[in-house]
Amino acid sequence: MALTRFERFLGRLLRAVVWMLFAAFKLFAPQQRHGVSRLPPITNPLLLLSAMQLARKIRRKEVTSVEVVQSYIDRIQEVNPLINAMVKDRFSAALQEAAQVDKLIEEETGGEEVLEDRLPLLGVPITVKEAFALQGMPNSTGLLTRRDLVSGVDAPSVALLKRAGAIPLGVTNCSELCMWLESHNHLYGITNNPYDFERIAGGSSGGEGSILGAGASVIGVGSDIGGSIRIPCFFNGIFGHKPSTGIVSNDGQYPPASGLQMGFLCTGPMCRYAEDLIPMLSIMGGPNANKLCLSAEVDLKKLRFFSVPHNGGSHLVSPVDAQLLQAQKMVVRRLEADLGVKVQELFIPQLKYSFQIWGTMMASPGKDGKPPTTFAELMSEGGKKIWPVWELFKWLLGFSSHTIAAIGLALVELFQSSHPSPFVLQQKESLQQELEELLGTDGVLLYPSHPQISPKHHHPIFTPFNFCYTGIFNILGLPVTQCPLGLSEEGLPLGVQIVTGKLQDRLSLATALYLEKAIGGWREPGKTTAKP
Ligand SMILES: CCCCCCCC/C=C\CCCCCCCC(N)=O
Repeated sequence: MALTRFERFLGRLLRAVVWMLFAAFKLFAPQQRHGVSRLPPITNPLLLLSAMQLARKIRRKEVTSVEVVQSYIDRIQEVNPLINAMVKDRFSAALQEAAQVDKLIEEETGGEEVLEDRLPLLGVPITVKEAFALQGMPNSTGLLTRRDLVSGVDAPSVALLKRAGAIPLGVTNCSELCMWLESHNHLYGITNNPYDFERIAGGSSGGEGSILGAGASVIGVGSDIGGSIRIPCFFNGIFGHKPSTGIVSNDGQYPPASGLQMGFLCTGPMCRYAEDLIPMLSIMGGPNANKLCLSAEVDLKKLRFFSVPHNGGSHLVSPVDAQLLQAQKMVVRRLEADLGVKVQELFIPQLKYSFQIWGTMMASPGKDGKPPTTFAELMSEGGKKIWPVWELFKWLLGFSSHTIAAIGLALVELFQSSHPSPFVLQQKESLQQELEELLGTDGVLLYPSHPQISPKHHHPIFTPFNFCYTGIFNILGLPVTQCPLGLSEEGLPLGVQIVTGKLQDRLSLATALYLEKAIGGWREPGKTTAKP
């Protein structure tokens, strides 16, 4: 759909203003100094195996769990001072648990199959977003007033992974209250992108994205109500999956969703190797995972593929980067050449209203008529009630314990109408219907993960609506796999979202597995700057 002259003018004007504001902001923002500009290379081959490969080697006694856990601890100690991704570790407990695993394997008489069936992740290290309860670890979600809170139990998704034999190494940073696309808060500081420390790791599960991208973790747990799994996976060049709504329990994470938001929040896996996605999802989903028929074979040649290159040009959102458009086209060419399928390019006009749809639905009351908890209420938890305008004043003077993003969100909320616009609701309904009909049970849609490649630190403050490329699929409840597509000219990760119909997660997961083989998947930071 072509833009009007006025919309094009407005878009250009907005971009010029954003550029000037960002330049002014950078003058005053504190600079980080590391002395080193890239991550040390990975020299330990154990760090280059998938979780499934590691589990197999541990079961077969080709390597001990202690060796694997120690290898990851060494890598975390080497890279974390540069990326600030892990905010609290449990290394000595993890090593003790690994030693118990090795003992159990020594004593097991039932054979490898018994272990594989009962404990598919036995002895494999894992990392967890700090917003999830992990016994003995903090669960502040970046809120200073929650700094002393220590989890007594595990969140159900974490408990299922532990029950499958995974060994948590620690918890990772996130944005304040999990509601921003940069992982920054006043408790733990800011997380860096492992491909370029001056850039963001994404959010809200940015600590997970960064530690995985840096090769310092192999599998992790994230959550996503607007892109918080997919955005950090994209910026850090790894895989992630936002499952169909209602498959993985969201319990045990802070903040809990309320109102309609409960249906938009999804917990899911983040990982470096595509082959780990399905096993992780089957474990995290518990009995619900059966609804996804994840073990059914997928014949990619029989699927219908669609490619939507952009959201139709909303002036609130940046235009899609030319390198991302190219990468998506390259996927189309590979699918057509390798599988003999025809990928249909589409423009879906309702996508232009993605932000308005996300904002309206997020603010809507639940089925019980109760409005969702406000962001300002969440910010006030455990402390004094906060007043957004007063908090902004304090922030300007350097006295606020909240980030400007959180204060900005609380301010925006003040102006939010409690009466949803009928036009926006109608766009949402028609988009939902159109996509459900289009995708059915055999459709796969390619869509940019974000209009920009990982931006510089703090830049999202000036482009806050760009997350709507991911957020729209939370509202629609569709499963999405985030898939890396090599590196840009600047050596930064490229990627794409793979979207399917409800409960058809196995189709996007199978497509990601194929694209990993075809394009190469995760690339070690600092090693190559090759284009896809
Ligand atoms: C200081 C600037 C603040 C301006 C706020 C403008 C409003 C933008 C609205 C929402 C941004 C939410 C970003 C959500 C990112 C992902 C969240 C998630 N947990 O999945």
